[in-house]
Amino acid sequence: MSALLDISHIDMEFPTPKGPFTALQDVDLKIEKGEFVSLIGHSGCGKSTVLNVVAGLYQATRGGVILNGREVTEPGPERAVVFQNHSLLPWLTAFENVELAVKQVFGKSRSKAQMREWIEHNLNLVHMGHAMHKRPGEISGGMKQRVGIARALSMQPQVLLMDEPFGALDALTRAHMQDSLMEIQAELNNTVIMITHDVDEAVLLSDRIVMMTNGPAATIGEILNVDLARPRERLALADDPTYNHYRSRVLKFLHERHGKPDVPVPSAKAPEEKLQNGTASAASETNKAEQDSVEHAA
Ligand SMILES: Nc1ncnc2c1ncn2[C@@H]1O[C@H](COP(=O)(O)OP(=O)(O)OP(=O)(O)O)[C@@H](O)[C@H]1O
Repeated sequence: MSALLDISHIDMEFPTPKGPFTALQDVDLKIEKGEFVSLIGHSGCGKSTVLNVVAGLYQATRGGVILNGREVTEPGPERAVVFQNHSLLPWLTAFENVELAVKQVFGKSRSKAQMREWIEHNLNLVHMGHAMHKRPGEISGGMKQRVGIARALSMQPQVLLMDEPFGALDALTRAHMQDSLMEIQAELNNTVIMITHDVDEAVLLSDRIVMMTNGPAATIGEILNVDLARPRERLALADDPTYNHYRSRVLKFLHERHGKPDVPVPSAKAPEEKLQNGTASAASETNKAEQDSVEHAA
């Protein structure tokens, strides 16, 4: 069976005043329907570039992206994007922001009443039913991000693309959002690619973690299969050796194999503390990690 999404040997070169800059080289990744895949790597390595190529915002210099047997050449509603800074229209209510997307996708096939019901359903899914008639200026950052996710989900995309969706949120809100996303994922079985800098977030949410090497000419260094049963519960996982093995693998990759020497290394905290905060990014921890669940990129 062929993968739902085939990111096939993509190179990305940007023209710059000093000549072409090779951001990506031979990024090759197949994603199955219903998979949750995280992209992690140092700042500037090319994660957003990969996502933008899949979104159809950039055209790869070499290679290409096939979704459900069709080549991606431009943006489309079957690939909904959620950005770090919620991109809601400030003069529209939460309901109206979602309505825009719903009309774009279902305007011709569903009645007004069906669309209203669908918009409400998606806002309820992200626990925003109570504030659906508020404008972005009247709700918190976390609530705005929920509306952005509701808008993306309401398009019933084949792939949900998330570029650090929780990066701008405080630790507690971020943890709530991660839990909500896992609940939604359990219900809808979306195919998701999420960029994150947060190692705990990656392990908690993902089926696979794609670790990218530093640029220029960044590529996939390793892919970690996260074989933890779902539903996943953050506090229980804090003491789970398998969970800690996975997070050590990612930290090891970021710090030992592909870390930039000038990246400051945060002090190590206890895993539970990081989990409760929902915010452990690359820390200085290393561990005796086995190789079994790691695929090395060819
Ligand atoms: N339009 C562009 N023109 C020239 N260079 C670009 C362009 N877009 C990205 N780049 C370069 O490509 C590299 C990868 O950028 P990208 O934004 O994909 O990295 P990232 O891993 O998402 O970074 P971060 O984690 O900081 O968001 C960087 O060196 C960046 O400067």
